Amino acid sequence: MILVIMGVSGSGKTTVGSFLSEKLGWTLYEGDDYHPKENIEKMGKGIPLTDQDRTPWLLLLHDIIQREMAAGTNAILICSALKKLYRQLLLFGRCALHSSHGVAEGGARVKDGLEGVLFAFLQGSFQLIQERVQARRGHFMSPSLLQSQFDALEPPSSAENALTVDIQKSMSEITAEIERTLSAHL
Ligand SMILES: Nc1ncnc2c1ncn2[C@@H]1O[C@H](COP(=O)(O)OP(=O)(O)OP(=O)(O)O)[C@@H](O)[C@H]1O
Ligand SMILES: O=C(O)[C@H](O)[C@@H](O)[C@H](O)[C@H](O)CO
Repeated sequence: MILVIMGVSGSGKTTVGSFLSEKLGWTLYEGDDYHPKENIEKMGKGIPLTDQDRTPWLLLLHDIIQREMAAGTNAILICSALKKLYRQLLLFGRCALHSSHGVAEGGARVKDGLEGVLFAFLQGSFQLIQERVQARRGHFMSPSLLQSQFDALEPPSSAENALTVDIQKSMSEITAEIERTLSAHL
């Protein structure tokens, strides 16, 4: 099973992902670690990434998902995955760039999602997340980029095998909700 924790910058992906990885003993992949340095520099300067900037990065993350699924292991991937196209790139790789894409190796297609890959979307208001990122220290992402993250965001539909979690809840409620959904899928 692959759990992809998604949402805008500052929605709590790293906090939730680290907690669950520790608790469940699942390997954790931090998507930010796979950005080319040009992307990190851009974001640090407050310049939003474009589809072109994100595509090679998402394809790299797709390779990780494929590898983990082929090995049959459980893993957590932290990735903003803001647009539907990005989630399709994660699931189906380059095939997602063509209109009719097939099924990724080792997984059955469930409408727009893939059996074995659950998206957990951390949903919160601009105001709440802005407060959290402004209080956060030592992070490369410029808080000024938050509006562009919301502009790009396309919340996942249920056909994408996605769970939406309200980030006003406490960390223990959020992680318990994700765990319950995971157990139903395992
Ligand atoms: N449920 C929560 N309740 C209170 N504070 C939270 C909650 N979730 C996250 N935070 C705090 O909000 C801030 C942003 O969280 P975090 O860094 O995990 O977000 P992120 O989505 O990984 O961000 P980025 O994508 O920019 O790396 C952190 O300071 C974190 O401690
Ligand atoms: O798609 C994007 O714009 C990026 O992934 C950003 O979301 C950051 O990497 C991440 O949130 C770190 O702050």
